[in-house]
Amino acid sequence: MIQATGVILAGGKSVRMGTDKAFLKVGPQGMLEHIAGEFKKVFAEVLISGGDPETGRNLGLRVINDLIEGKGPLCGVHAALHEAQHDKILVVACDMPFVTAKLACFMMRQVEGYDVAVPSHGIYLQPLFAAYSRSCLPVIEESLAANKYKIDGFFPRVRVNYVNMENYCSHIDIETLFFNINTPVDLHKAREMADKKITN
Ligand SMILES: Nc1nc2c(ncn2[C@@H]2O[C@H](COP(=O)(O)OP(=O)(O)OP(=O)(O)O)[C@@H](O)[C@H]2O)c(=O)[nH]1
Ligand SMILES: [Mg+2]
Repeated sequence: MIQATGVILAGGKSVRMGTDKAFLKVGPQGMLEHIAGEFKKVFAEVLISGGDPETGRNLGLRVINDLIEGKGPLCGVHAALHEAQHDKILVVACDMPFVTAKLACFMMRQVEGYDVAVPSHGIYLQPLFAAYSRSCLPVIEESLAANKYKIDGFFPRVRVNYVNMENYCSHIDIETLFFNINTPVDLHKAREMADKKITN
């Protein structure tokens, strides 16, 4: 077990999807349930940040509320850094159905000696599948106090390990690994990707 906290972000309004994304199925399980299962395998503690408290009860996980509500994922990270039993957390969005426990463990190793470890590939960063240390809290609080809610807005002010994923996996895998579902079209695409993965 990694002595760290896995945090599944499940707040927000799912406006683009029109229905709570956490419960949508890609494969046999709802996305939140699937990630919870992966994280329980490796993290000493798993929390759900935001969303329906009933969900957490059903999965046997604690649901924590945002301390600042309705302002997006950075507030989920903020609340999780407050509430986690451990100094380091791995944050994942509940709408990323293809992330794995193995990748989470890899990212936790990358945050040693840093405040943040974030996957990077090409021009992209994946701050919604990244490791954060409690040392980020004061800087995040300053951002929130200044009404700056962009998730990676505080990165220039802390020690960030930008982890080049092209060294870790192939280009195609990267696109699948970090695929996130925002719209009904994305959901359809993800289900096709999942079918392909099974038949491959
Ligand atoms: N704790 C917490 N999580 C959030 C919040 N807003 C979004 N999230 C989560 O952050 C992840 C990324 O969210 P998005 O896909 O950008 O947005 P969303 O709010 O779910 O959907 P839209 O309303 O369509 O933008 C998802 O796992 C959401 O559940 C928030 O205010 N608090
Ligand atoms: Mg999203």
